[in-house]
Amino acid sequence: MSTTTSASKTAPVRLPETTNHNDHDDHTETETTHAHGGLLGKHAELIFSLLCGALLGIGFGLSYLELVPSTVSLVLYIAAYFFGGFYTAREAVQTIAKGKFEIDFLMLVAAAGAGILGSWAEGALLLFLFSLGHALEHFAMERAKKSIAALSELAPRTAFRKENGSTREVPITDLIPGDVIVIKPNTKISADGIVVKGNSSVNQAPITGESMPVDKKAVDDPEIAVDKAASLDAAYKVFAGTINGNELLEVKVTKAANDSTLSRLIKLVNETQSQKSPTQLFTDRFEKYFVPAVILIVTLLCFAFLVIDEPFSKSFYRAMSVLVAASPCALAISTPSAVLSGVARAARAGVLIKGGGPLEDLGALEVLAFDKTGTLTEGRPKLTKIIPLAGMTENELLKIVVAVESLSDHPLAKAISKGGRERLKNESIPAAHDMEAVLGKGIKAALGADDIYMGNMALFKSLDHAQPDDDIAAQVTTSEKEGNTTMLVRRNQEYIGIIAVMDTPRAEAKQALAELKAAGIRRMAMLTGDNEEVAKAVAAEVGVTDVYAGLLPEQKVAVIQQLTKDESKIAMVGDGVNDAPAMAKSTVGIAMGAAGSDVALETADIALMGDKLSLLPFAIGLSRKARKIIRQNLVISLGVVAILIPLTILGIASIGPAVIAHEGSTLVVVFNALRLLAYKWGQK
Ligand SMILES: Nc1ncnc2c1ncn2[C@@H]1O[C@H](COP(=O)(O)OP(=O)(O)OP(=O)(O)O)[C@@H](O)[C@H]1O
Ligand SMILES: [Zn+2]
Repeated sequence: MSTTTSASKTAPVRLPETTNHNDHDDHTETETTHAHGGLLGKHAELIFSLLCGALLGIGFGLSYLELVPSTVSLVLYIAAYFFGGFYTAREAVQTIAKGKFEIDFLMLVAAAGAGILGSWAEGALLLFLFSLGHALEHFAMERAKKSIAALSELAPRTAFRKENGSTREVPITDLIPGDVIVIKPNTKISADGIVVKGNSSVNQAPITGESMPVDKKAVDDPEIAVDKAASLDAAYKVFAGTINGNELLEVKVTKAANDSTLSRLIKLVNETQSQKSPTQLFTDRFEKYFVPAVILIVTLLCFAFLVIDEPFSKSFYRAMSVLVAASPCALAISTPSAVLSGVARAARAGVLIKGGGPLEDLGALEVLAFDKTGTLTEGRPKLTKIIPLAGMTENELLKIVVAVESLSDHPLAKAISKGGRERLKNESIPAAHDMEAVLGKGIKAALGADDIYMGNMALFKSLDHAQPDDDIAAQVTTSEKEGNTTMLVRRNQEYIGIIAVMDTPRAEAKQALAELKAAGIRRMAMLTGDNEEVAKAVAAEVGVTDVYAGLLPEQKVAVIQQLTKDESKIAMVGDGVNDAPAMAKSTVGIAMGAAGSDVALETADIALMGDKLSLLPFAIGLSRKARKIIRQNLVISLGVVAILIPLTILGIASIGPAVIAHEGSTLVVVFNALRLLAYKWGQK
């Protein structure tokens, strides 16, 4: 059906149920479609509500001035009922189908009751106020959702694929890893991939929040295998949804459309909306007891005319007023609206928060733990020392080292083999094999008939024979004191060299940690597998308070458990590669999610997409603001209910004021939550 298709392109619009229509109600069906997606667009709900108000006003005016017979007013009121009750009835049908009775249903009962008792004008007023409140509420929530939905509109729908020398436009869903696509200047990139031709600067803001364009260049070998992407430098990779600069690029697709970083991001953000925060769990539990209690009271009040001297209609009205007053609508929406706005605001800055849980927790904690390599430091260490021993030459040593480290994906290994190759120029490097990583200690491999070991002192202490002599140990200690991550190389039983590398702290680390301290973060711990001397040097430079060095991955987990016990809530910030277990054990796991790092996106509760530590103070500030708004919302929604219930029971407030207070508090709560969308770092 064409109207439905056109509606589905404007994503945020709620579509009518098209699955269960029968032939005989074709008329209503067309009408629904028009009302929502077609003629009146997404404002249909508001327009219907205003129509209801207008009809009610005219009807009331005419009958008040006694200009027309009362049947005319009656017809106008009934029409007002239709427009005011249309969406309420539809929502009531949907919730009842799910086995739940909500306020929509109660409103209809009240309005129907009013009609039966002949108070049409009052019933129409009820429906008008109720539908107006809800239309505004939906409108406000839509604004928050739109910030998120905008993400999914980032990806282009087609791509220009190279096929036997020419290019053809294909839907992105047809792309498979290995395809080469052409990205025209100043257009959106349609898939995750490796640049194989051209260089350009790319605006990655849609994914990372970083507005400065990033330079991208082609890899040396255009035949590069797709699965090499994970180990490539970011300068060679592009992401779906980012925007190409002024040059033409050719990109080898590495991920299918529904698997791209962008689409996973969208999936995660959408999941967010179904994950409940601690406050939400509390309000849910509260409602579980509150709603049945209200129903009981209301039923009793319906029969109040039996006890006190009043007509049934009065008792019934009083009961309906209590129903409206006691419906916890504002309470139900108070937290979800804040979570939605907070998550949307964060996403726009390049911080992915997976749900209300982490959003609320982050603002409550005063202790942060950081991984060192790749989090506080660049994670791209440079070769600083090559000390051959046992009569080796520097080149002989380097060849062995590069041969062995080429087999490993560890950031240290990559740095060493890169630096080594640069020094060796074009000399050929032998092939090592049978590599074994010794977690947190080093690496072992075979080269020809020799066994090569490379790693820290702990590695060699764990081997029971041929410990390094005092002279070698002293050289290692000196190098470490200078801040070098230092490794020994052993061939069979003989120590043949010392290799050292140094990593530089991230440029923004010092500033970010200072801001965190100013924001009241008491303890900042550094957890690292590196040796203590190096750890202390980095800690002093960036402003970390507690240093835990020489840790194996499982010891990192133990430290986190200890800190969690001492502090009750703690966040662990890591690069998501080998810190995943520690991140999982902390209250909030935060990943430096260099766009595209799978582990970061999936294991962490929060990912800093731009890889920027400077987003951390922002995220904490936003989270605190969200907590504050949630608290305010709870007070407003519970407060209004608490005041209104006695007033309606005693008959002081009738149904009109009850509806106004009810809908008013719901709107106040939602608009209060929307303030989060405009949050700026530094705001209280
Ligand atoms: N491939 C390797 N080659 C040589 N030494 C290694 C290798 N892998 C690990 N090591 C040694 O083990 C130590 C600990 O490694 P681990 O991976 O646990 O932590 P890291 O990457 O140095 O630091 P962080 O824990 O901060 O991420 C390293 O500092 C290094 O001395
Ligand atoms: Zn409501």
